[in-house]
Amino acid sequence: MPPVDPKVRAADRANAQALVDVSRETWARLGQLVSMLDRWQGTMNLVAPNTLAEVWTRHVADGAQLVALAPKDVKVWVDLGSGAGFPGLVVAALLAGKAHVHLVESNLKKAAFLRETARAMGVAVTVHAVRAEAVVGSVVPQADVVSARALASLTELLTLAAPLLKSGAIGLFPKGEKAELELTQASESWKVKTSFHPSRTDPAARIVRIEGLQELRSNA
Ligand SMILES: C[S@@+](CC[C@H](N)C(=O)[O-])C[C@H]1O[C@@H](n2cnc3c(N)ncnc32)[C@H](O)[C@@H]1O
Repeated sequence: MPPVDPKVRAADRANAQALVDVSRETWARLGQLVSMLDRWQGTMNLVAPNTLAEVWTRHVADGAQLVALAPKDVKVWVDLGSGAGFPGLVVAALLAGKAHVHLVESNLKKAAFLRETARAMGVAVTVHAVRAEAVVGSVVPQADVVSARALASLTELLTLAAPLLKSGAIGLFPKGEKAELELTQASESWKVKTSFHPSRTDPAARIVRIEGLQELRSNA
């Protein structure tokens, strides 16, 4: 894959800057994330190669918009299936010094990328290189927010995140065009208070915000 045209990258960065209002220090941290991604993407398929030219809007700004939907006093944030750090590392950059972010990623190479990149960005995170099922509700017993992008259907996400959601965490799940359908399916098993928020980076996408999860029937 040839390197991204610097002009294309600069235009995309400017578009993201218009969407993400953060300090210069936070922007520099996000820049470290993009540099690391460029470096590691050569040897690992961290994000879909055709999204690399728009990494600032498709991945960085897309993750950053979640922070506005979180409680103001968020202290613990858990991101499931973090992949290359979206949205988890972006959130960690925006909330540095305010909240602790747990990144749960079962792929060991991606987990190594997350650790190295967090160090380069200067953000304190905990990377769990295991399946989410092994930490949610046990190693990480409580959280204020749980997020996951492109990990699973809403029904599966609610099941996975249930121990955290039932004890008061807010769920923030970026979803595509099928968000309503996924919610209808999830509502067969779960009673939830849900709100849909338009994505600022993709007109076809929505962020599903979940609170107050209750089980309707046995999900065992
Ligand atoms: C499609 S990628 C999405 C990555 C990232 N959230 C994003 O949107 O760019 C899904 C990621 O979840 C990880 N994964 C899949 N199942 C998992 C599980 N049960 N627990 C933790 N990570 C998981 C995969 O290794 C992969 O990196």
